[in-house]
Amino acid sequence: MPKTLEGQITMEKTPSYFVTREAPARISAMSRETKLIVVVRDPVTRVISDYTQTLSKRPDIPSFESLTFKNRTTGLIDTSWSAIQIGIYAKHLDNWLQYFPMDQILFVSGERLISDPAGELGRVQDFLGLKRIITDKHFYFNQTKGFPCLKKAEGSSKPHCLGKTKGRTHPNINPEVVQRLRDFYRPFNMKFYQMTGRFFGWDD
Ligand SMILES: Nc1ncnc2c1ncn2[C@@H]1O[C@H](COP(=O)(O)OS(=O)(=O)O)[C@@H](OP(=O)(O)O)[C@H]1O
Repeated sequence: MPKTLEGQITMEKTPSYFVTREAPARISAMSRETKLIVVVRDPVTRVISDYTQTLSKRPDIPSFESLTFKNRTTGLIDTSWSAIQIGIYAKHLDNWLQYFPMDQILFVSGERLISDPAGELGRVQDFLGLKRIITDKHFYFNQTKGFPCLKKAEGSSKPHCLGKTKGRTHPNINPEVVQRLRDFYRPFNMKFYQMTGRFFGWDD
């Protein structure tokens, strides 16, 4: 971790921490005051996004369907596939709650981060005890990218969108497979809404 001066906050981003069993104990041993921020999105879209990313690196991987099911006929989901595991947010959160109180953890909605980036970042700034410096006027919607982008990148006067690896087109997945995944995740999502006190709206 880099040294932090008075008035500065050190931030570190590692997506895999949230799903790593040993991470809460290790972070808590370093500092029990650490604030934790996790961006979560609909676990069904997440697993498709995860697959899309792997496919872009290794085009020869098996089909989405064959990775999803342990048994296609019975519809049994292969929970040993890490892409499926990661979306069981309630289970991972349980592990963090052994070491950190809920008020030290902020869950950011991945969907709202796209539809209302300033609103979601407002919550982040409040959580970190910062003045709301980042507001609506920092963003514009880029039609070509299909996502919000920054009007000015830090230290530059030019607009800035996230790179090509963020916001890839997902492959079409058989709607029956999507439905089966929805059914699989629903109870875990309900538990997660209850635990966080926030309704993320993934099960409409
Ligand atoms: N503003 C903006 N621009 C582009 N993309 C955006 C934005 N906000 C959120 N997203 C979503 O971020 C998803 C990629 O982030 P990841 O969590 O996969 O990143 S990381 O690789 O784990 O760091 C990426 O997922 P995919 O759409 O599946 O590529 C985006 O949907």
